[in-house]
Amino acid sequence: MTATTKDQPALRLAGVTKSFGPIEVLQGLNLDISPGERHAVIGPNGAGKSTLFNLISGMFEPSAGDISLHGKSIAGLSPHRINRAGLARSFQITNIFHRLSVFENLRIGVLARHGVRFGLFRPVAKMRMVNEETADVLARVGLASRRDDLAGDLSYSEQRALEIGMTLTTGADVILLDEPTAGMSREETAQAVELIRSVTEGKTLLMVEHDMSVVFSLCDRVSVLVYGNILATDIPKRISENHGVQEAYLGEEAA
Ligand SMILES: Nc1ncnc2c1ncn2[C@@H]1O[C@H](COP(=O)(O)OP(=O)(O)OP(=O)(O)O)[C@@H](O)[C@H]1O
Repeated sequence: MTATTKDQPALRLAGVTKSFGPIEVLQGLNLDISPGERHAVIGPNGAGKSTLFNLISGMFEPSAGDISLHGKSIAGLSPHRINRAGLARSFQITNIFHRLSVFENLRIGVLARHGVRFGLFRPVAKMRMVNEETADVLARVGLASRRDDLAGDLSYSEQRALEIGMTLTTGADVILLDEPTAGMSREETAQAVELIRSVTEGKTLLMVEHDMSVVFSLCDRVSVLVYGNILATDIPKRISENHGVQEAYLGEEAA
């Protein structure tokens, strides 16, 4: 008998390899992330973090190995199908519609989730539900007071909050965040950490994050990616004490 999806890791990498021509950028990664876990991937520039996120979210296809979501293979599926399967990714590069309002940006995701087309006539009851769900996400990411402002007029950290909100509108339970606090002040970072903690409650989070204080305060476990290999996976405290990691990465960061 096969195990039920509840017993499966939320996300599993099994021998995931990616080559660009002769260069093997990811070299057979194995990693299980449990449902509800918050997991960080850290590593020096060029280690393969973006490539890994591109594989998981369907932008690239693995050269070998498998990626599964709740026990079902998603390797090689389109980003859209992976999203429908329950995984959403927020990008390092801002991915919002600057000339739409904050509310409209969020509503696009909710509409897409419910399969409502952008036609002239929409069922009233369905639109009410869409608007209520949108308002819920708006409040959860702390942007209720900015509801009708253009997304392009938001501050940088508010735009990042909006992007996180857009991942929530899809209803995904596995969220990928790419450097969510990059470019933020210390105060903005602290707010972003609290926001991420609250909106990912009960969900599975995989994030690329360079700021170790963010990793320490938010993540259950950390994987260190160096030259396309996972050097170590452990709780943040043990990662920071790991001599191999310090030499390969943390030492370099501190230098
Ligand atoms: N489309 C591509 N074609 C060829 N090589 C690529 C491609 N994408 C990435 N690479 C190479 O793969 C390696 C890993 O790159 P990747 O961007 O995944 O690293 P990273 O850990 O995200 O780095 P950074 O922190 O600088 O964003 C690099 O050597 C990069 O040059």
